[in-house]
Amino acid sequence: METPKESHIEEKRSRFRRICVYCGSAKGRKSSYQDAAIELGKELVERGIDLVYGGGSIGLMGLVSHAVHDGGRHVIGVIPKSLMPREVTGEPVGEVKAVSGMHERKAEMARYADAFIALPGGYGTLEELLEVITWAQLGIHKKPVGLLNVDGFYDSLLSFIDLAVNEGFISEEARRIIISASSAKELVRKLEEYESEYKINLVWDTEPKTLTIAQEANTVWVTEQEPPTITQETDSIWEAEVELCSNVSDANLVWDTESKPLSILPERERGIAS
Ligand SMILES: C/C(=C\CNc1ncnc2c1ncn2[C@@H]1O[C@H](COP(=O)(O)O)[C@@H](O)[C@H]1O)CO
Repeated sequence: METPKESHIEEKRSRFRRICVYCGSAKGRKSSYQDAAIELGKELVERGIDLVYGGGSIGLMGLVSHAVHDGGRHVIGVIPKSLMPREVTGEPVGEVKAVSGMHERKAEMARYADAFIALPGGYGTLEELLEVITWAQLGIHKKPVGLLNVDGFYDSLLSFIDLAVNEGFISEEARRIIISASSAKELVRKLEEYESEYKINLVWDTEPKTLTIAQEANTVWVTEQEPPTITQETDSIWEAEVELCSNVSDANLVWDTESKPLSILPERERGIAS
């Protein structure tokens, strides 16, 4: 028979494998911002969710990444080579992925994640947040986007967005992309329940590209004739050069390996059955 403790654990299991957190490279003036970063890290650990973030150990980025790493979950930091010197971003924890610049970094962070959360931050955080909201609006992804509105930090941004809705620049449907809450627990719970309203299934990348393959499921649909070659392998991720199909019936290859279970993460973005 199930004990109350077991049912509690069951309740906490997440639909997300990894969440991308955007947050300040500074700690902010109020201790509540720092507390919220640690609380979010602990909430991810409690739900068995790994972290992807901008790398480094400075500001709120350091607090959230240490909380997740110390709790025993996997942390991926995606850092442009120019920000890699320790004196710029501090000593990162977990796995570090070096990229060539800020554009590649944002694309990589988004690719690894199943959902996004923004803690308080500055220009960098706002830019990252608004980009994934825009990508959701365009149907590039269907992943939930959450705003951790610590102590009303984002109230004025949300008011401005509501103004843009009233003035006819943002649709009501697009406004609902943003999920906000004042605590990590409530926010993650809301993200778990989120269903994208967007029906657009545009295929944005037609060129073959490197895709992240996670050890989750055991079927991959690709246009290749042969199984893709693994180009890189880390503790948690394989990468391979493949061209995705937007439809299972277009696939030349259904790659089903028992010894190395694989699935391509962007499949959900492209409406490929899983
Ligand atoms: C150049 C200096 C600091 C930059 N350090 C950063 N290290 C890692 N990641 C960063 C850094 N600056 C911006 N980011 C990314 O943007 C977000 C934080 O930016 P914000 O402006 O502080 O909100 C964060 O999510 C990172 O992905 C020395 O001044």
